[in-house]
Amino acid sequence: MATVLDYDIKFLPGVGEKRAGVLARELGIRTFGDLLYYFPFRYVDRTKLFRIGDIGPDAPAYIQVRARVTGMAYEGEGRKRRLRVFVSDGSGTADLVWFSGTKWIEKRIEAGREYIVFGRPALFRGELSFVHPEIDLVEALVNRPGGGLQGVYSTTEKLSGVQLGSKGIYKLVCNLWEQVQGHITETLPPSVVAAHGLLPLGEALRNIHFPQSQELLRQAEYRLKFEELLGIQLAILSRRVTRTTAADGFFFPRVGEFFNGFYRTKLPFELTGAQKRVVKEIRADTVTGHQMNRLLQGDVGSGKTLVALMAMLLAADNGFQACMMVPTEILARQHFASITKMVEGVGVRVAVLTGSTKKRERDGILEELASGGLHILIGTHALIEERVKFDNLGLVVIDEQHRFGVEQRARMWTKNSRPPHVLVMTATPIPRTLAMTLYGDLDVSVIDELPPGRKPILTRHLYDSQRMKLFGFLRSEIARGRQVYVVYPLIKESEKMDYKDLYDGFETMSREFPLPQYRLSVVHGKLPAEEKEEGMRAFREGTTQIMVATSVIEVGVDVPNATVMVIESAERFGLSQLHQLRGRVGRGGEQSYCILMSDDRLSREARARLDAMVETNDGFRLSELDLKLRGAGDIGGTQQSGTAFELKIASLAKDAAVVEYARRAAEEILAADPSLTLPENALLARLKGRYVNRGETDFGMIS
Ligand SMILES: Nc1ncnc2c1ncn2[C@@H]1O[C@H](COP(=O)(O)OP(=O)(O)OP(=O)(O)O)[C@@H](O)[C@H]1O
Repeated sequence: MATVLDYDIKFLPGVGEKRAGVLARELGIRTFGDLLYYFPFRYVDRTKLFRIGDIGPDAPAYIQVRARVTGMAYEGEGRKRRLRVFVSDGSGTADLVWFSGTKWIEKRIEAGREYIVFGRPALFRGELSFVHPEIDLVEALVNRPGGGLQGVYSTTEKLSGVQLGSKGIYKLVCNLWEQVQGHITETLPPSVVAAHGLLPLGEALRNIHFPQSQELLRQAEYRLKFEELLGIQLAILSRRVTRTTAADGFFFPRVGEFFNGFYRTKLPFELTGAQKRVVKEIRADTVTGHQMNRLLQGDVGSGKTLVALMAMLLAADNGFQACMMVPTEILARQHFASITKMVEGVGVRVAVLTGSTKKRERDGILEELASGGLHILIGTHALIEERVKFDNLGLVVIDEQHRFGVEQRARMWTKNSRPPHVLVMTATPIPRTLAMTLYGDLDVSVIDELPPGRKPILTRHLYDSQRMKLFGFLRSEIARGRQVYVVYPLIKESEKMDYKDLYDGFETMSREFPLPQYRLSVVHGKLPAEEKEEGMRAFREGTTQIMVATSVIEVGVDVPNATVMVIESAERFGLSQLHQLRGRVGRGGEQSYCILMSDDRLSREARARLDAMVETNDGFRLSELDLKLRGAGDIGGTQQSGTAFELKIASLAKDAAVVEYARRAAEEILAADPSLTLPENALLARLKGRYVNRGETDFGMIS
């Protein structure tokens, strides 16, 4: 049944065709309901007035003053032309400055009247000014719906001459509220609202846009976050129920010649206790008759890939094919090279498929795959292309899953009528609440032990001025037969600047480490695949001693003889990336080093990151610190983007407690009514439904 919330946004007073287009394209707002659920991202306290004379350098970013206009003047020429309005509140004076829209302001402002001025104060040579502040006549503010806290909304870009600022959106929300306030129906059952002490929906929506007080705002946020997270948890947990009750998992009961051939004759070392435990867990999962959905978490270099290989051999022993999907081409080829070597003589057929595999070779691989002759296929997202058809895919291993989009992963499963077992590997430790949501109903295995004989990597932070010292150290390591990585940041693949750094660096390195004594490989994202592969191969085989690269080598490269990782402009990398890069060394028995190079002018945050790297090798501690330093928003941005769930208000990093409550509530609800068929749970079934479709594709449960 259509309600007022379904009305097209263009019919809202103050919107119209043009603005409706901008709202839809920029903010995804198409209906009244969309706007109602477009929440402010922060609030400013508009009850608090500052006195101009008291405003110093420590003032908050946005403030408001109540002041009388004493005069105005145009200044400057051309693009610098601006309107200055002079105001005073008795304690001091300030300038309000406009560079555009000046005619409109000039008409609105009357000398001698009192205004509330709201904006970002700037102090320049003791003079206070506000550039493009919001201004309202004092009388006009009396009728605001809120209790003084005003929402700040994300704004639109300028599109076809139309731009909506926070204030513009706020006004639209005011108009909207007039229209919808009597029409909001509760979306949670009364029992849930009561049991969790939640604000009714109408009250929550009113207070999220127009908070009557700090306390009501807090309650409104809680109610809306709880509902969102409850919906997600219901979807995830129902999926788990379906998965663990559906009897469509493949059976891998046999441990045969592939697994044993490798384990008994090819494995050059003992598995660590943790590796053995995980192999057992996987074996147990694959004989239950249910689909396995397991997350394998372990620090860099802890031996995850090896465990994955053993799982793939197990699949092959039972007549199934397995594939391993990795984020980069280099990594695919690297895994292919090392796996081929490890299983040499075992009789298992392995191939690699990436975007740049030549047609002839690709056709051959596809044919062998479809006929069932190929056991293991390693590749990038090229694996999910339509034409890649398996004969009987039994196991999918996904490396570093957050780099793949949900859609991409989902397409892997549609290759089968029955869902294959899934093993997801990640070296990035994930805080519990994040894991509970991002990885949904995965069971978690942890490799919490490094292979024996590893020496902790020594990390040093050097400034650019100490470069000669660095070169001396590299020469001595190379003289001892070791190899060295020098990595440059690549923030955006397309940025010319980044490549300039790399090429300048390569030139310097070639000068300092000349032929014939030294040989260098250079690898970056823009190189053709063969050249990349050639550079990697030469380094892997020890023909070159120095690898100059961008962060394309970040994940999974494995050259145990490399003992030094030099990270240039280290301040430009995030903590987890630095830790990943550092993990490229220390993979053999030799003492390894990580050298962080930076400028000596560092922001406080950058310094904290580099200090943390010097202090600890513990990935878990670093990831916790990363969460703190980057703040929740960023984690939300990067990690959530790869998930099925777009959160409107809750933050997985900040709202850990709410995630836990919602999880528990969902567990209780489903324990009593697993398929939400009871009449009193009809609203919950609908809430779950909002998340379930996207959620299902996430882990392939076909219900
Ligand atoms: N039990 C073990 N004993 C000794 N060496 C091992 C053991 N397990 C793995 N290794 C070796 O340690 C190195 C790292 O192993 P692997 O590549 O499997 O780790 P990973 O966890 O996948 O690493 P990353 O996340 O950094 O890619 C490899 O050279 C591998 O051969």
